[in-house]
Amino acid sequence: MSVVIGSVPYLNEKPLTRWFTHTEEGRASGIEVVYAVPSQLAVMLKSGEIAAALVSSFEYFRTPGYGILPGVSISSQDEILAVRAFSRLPWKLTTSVALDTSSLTSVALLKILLAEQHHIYPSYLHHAPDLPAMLEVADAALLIGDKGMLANNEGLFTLDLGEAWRKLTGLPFVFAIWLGDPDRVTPDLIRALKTAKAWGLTQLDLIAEEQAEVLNCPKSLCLRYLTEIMDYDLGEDHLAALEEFGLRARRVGLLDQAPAPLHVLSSRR
Ligand SMILES: C=C(O[C@@H]1C=C(C(=O)O)C=C[C@H]1O)C(=O)O
Repeated sequence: MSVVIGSVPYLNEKPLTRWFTHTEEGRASGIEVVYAVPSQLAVMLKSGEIAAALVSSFEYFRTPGYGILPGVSISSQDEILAVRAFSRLPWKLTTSVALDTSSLTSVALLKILLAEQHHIYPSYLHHAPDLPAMLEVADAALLIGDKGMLANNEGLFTLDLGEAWRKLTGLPFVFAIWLGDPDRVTPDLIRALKTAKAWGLTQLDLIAEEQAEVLNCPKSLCLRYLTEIMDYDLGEDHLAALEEFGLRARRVGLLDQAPAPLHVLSSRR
């Protein structure tokens, strides 16, 4: 029987799941990947429709009981390029922000950054990711994924959330991790995801070429994003960053309880 897992429909995840469709071993793994925006993946994971998902890291703190699959993430060491907030006004004068309905993590991260770095508490509303439409109903807008990377920010004050987090904390930022019900995540699945990542990282040039065509953007931009911006690891500093994210989310009132300790699953069960 095949295992169904979910991932995001963005350029950044391509190196992590391409193995399942583009290699014989991957196709024979019995693992099928379905795609949905992060907020939708969180719903699918919670309902049990999928066994694991490469989903917003914030979901780990929001919904108790998940395990973190080791070794893989979507992170940045500094600038993230795709997760950006755009304001028509200087940040200190910004009073309303439209948030991309696809996102959970970056929504929380932006609220932390505006409170703790810019000391502003604007009103927030949720909106489909469409920059001009968002800026018609709010002073500022948050976008993630390919739309965030490709948005035209001419004349707008732009905040790169990865860069801002690095400035605030000195840490990398973990946007997405593989989460799953510990009872349904098998060592085989963990191993397959690590294999997929290792293989995917050998395909970056090809992925950049293909996706530049799909996204109608320069290949050099896709390649820079995949090779210089994206950090796919989940090491000690990433886990420390996740803990810090949970603590700050709690501090600014985004969590009802203290963040759960990180439960990283082992591939050796
Ligand atoms: C860096 C990114 O990470 C994403 C951001 C997420 C979020 O904000 O909830 C979730 C998954 C990742 O795809 C991005 O897609 O731009």
